[in-house]
Amino acid sequence: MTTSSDTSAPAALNFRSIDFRGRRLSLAELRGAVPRARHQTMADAEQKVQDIIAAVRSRGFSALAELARTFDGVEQSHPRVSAEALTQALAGLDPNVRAALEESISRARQFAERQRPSNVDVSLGDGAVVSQNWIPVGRVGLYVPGGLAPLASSVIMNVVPAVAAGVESIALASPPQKDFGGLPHPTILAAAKLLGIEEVYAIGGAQAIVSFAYGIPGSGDELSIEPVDVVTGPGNIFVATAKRLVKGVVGIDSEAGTTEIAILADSTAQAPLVAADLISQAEHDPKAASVLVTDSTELADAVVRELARQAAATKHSARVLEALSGPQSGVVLVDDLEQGIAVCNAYAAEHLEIMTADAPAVAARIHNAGAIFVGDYSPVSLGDYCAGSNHVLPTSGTAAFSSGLNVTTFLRAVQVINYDRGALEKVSSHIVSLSGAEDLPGHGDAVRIRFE
Ligand SMILES: NC(=O)c1ccc[n+]([C@@H]2O[C@H](COP(=O)([O-])OP(=O)(O)OC[C@H]3O[C@@H](n4cnc5c(N)ncnc54)[C@H](O)[C@@H]3O)[C@@H](O)[C@H]2O)c1
Ligand SMILES: N[C@H](CO)Cc1c[nH]c[nH+]1
Ligand SMILES: [Zn+2]
Repeated sequence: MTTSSDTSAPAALNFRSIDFRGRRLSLAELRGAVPRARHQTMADAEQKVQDIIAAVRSRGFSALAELARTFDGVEQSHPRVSAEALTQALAGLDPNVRAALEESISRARQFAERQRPSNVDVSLGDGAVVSQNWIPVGRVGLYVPGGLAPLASSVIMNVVPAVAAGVESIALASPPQKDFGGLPHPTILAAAKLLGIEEVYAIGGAQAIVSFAYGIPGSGDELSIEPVDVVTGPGNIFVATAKRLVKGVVGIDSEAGTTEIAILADSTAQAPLVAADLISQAEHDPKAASVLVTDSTELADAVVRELARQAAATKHSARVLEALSGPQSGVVLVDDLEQGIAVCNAYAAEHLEIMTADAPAVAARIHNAGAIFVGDYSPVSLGDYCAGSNHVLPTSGTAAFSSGLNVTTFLRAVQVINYDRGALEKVSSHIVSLSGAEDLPGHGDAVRIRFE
């Protein structure tokens, strides 16, 4: 884990420009406005993750120990974190960080508790009732990243909605840290303890997702890991790929992979704020995407100047410059806000900030984004920590069809059918007709027999 300033020499900023002005663009061209390395990089990661799945499924804890040695540089006998380690982590927590975690928890809880959908009972005639009941899954596995940075706030984002949904069994995993005796980062352990989570594992990356999805049998003194119903949480490309590969064995939230920010801004936006927000998310990962969409060349030029100035001075300068200079980042110049909105909807960013005149009106026209941040005083950093919203969000364009983590991620809608004799008799001839039309007469007979 990188905790001090990056030491490698920062590369020069190369924030490229994509000029869409004066062009009529197809949806495919709009979608490809900013290339995502999705297919190539995913294919590479997929092979590695397949190997990890095979190793963990066949050799269980011994494979986990090998992977911890290879990827995390730690020797591990068993990944379960003791109750004592959790208690000690909370006792040693900085009081300011504790106060911040508590504020974040309180806001996340208030929002999550209001998200639970209501059950419905509908009468479709005398004695004919159908209902839809929202029922929590039984057991979940939550992932908290800890490679480049220890994301203690992700403990909150995972745990709070799971608890609000009523999940009874919650397990959490985060990478073992060389500097902390092979345990997950102490702030992550403290956040887990603060939220009452007792089952915590020092497992990182794809192997954590696989351990939760399939479970790991224990033998002798070894504690087993029971399989879960749903795995959630953010992570790097290996975590996101593992979630995609185990989907179907378990439910997942979304492909909450490498961070992305897009900002739709016009000439009224303030370049220093735009640059700071682009850098705030570039800081997560050298592969993070930071994209500015604007109809103002003056703003674009000012933002590039600000990026160079701020990126050179920030702690993780090398990582930030690499992310800003990658093909996944840059400025898209558009004719007007109309085209800008089309680009943003096609791109479907994880985070989309709107910094325009009348930002709420522009935000109302966005239908593809993991989360939308409206105006100068709603930066992504607010949502990352303390807005009350969830920061575990879909990436790689998957925001077009999937949602950020929320209470319904942990619920299933179960429909209940309760008809009495008279109500069934009323529709029995229709059932018989439809079963005949489908050449499934046994279905009709199952109704007819009740009235013979
Ligand atoms: N979309 C979201 O909601 C969201 C939220 C927060 C963070 N993120 C993203 O989460 C990611 C966190 O990544 P991270 O790396 O810092 O931590 P991480 O915990 O996701 O990954 C660290 C683990 O990756 C594994 N790993 C590292 N190199 C590997 C290799 N070559 N092959 C196989 N496995 C390997 C190791 O097991 C290690 O423990 C960032 O990309 C960040 O942008 C996304
Ligand atoms: N921006 C991240 C979501 O992509 C969440 C996060 C956690 N800590 C800081 N930021
Ligand atoms: Zn962040």
